[in-house]
Amino acid sequence: MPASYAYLGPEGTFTEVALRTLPEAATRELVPMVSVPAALDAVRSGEAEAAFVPIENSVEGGITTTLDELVAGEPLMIYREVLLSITFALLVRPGTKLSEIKTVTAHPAAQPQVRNWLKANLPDAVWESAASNADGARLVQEGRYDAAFAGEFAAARYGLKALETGIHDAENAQTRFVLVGRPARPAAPTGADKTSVVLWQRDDHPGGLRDLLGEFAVRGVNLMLLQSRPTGAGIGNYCFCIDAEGHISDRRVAEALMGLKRICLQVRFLGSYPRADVEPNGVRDLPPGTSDGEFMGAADWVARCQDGRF
Ligand SMILES: O=C(O)C(=O)Cc1ccccc1
Repeated sequence: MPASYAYLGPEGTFTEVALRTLPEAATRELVPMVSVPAALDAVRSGEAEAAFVPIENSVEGGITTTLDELVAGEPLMIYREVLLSITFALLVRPGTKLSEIKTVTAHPAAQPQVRNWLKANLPDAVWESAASNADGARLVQEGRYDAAFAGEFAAARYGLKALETGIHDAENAQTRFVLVGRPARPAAPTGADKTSVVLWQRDDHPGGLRDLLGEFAVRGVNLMLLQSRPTGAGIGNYCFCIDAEGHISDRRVAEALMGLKRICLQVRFLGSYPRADVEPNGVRDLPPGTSDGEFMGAADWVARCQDGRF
């Protein structure tokens, strides 16, 4: 039996479409799961080799269920990311007219992407969240709701009709998905990589967040995502999910992580993996003094000073 990738199902999710763009998906059994936690648990239990889940969208930011799963529980690691441009179709049972729609459903992350359209076209429709956009389509097929926002491709799978296509409040809305597995050696650097970490502060003090961010800033490491998530220990207690440009084998990133390890209560490494938004080696120029050569040259100079050989 081929190794399997679990993904946020059922069949016909945007997640499935994004997963199928990965060449390695062609050689794996793709197993739809009912939720992001179920997909990630399949990895933790060893049932699946990896899980493919949505993690961020350009309209609302981080997908909190996924971030919270990666922040807590048995550690997992991100190996790949995929970006997908998203527009929605309004799917109904054949024969349903727009004027007959009283209830609509989709994944909660879809709502901010269709809110204006709903207000303009179905202002009185009641919104109910579904486990995924394809699950919403399935529930419409079952007669539980009148309409679902999902990918147009999901219509045929669930015997539905697209009453409207190309629905998107924001131009160029994109969702980011990640392939998550058990911890192992990260893929080799490509020259255009991203490193994800979760940080817990040691204590609450003025400038605490600035201190954490300073570890990246002074080493010329650019940040691509910063999302605070409650730790669950009471109001005001947050950890920080951060995506930084670069690979853990880049000296500037490794040194930033060492700095954070020294000052944080806890640092969880979530992986270094190729960026989906740029070609390998396609990143902008590094700030002066932050290349591997410059870090190594400086370390060498200190060693020579310690030896009295400067
Ligand atoms: O993959 C899906 O269909 C999902 O339900 C997750 C999602 C939600 C909103 C936009 C893209 C993906």
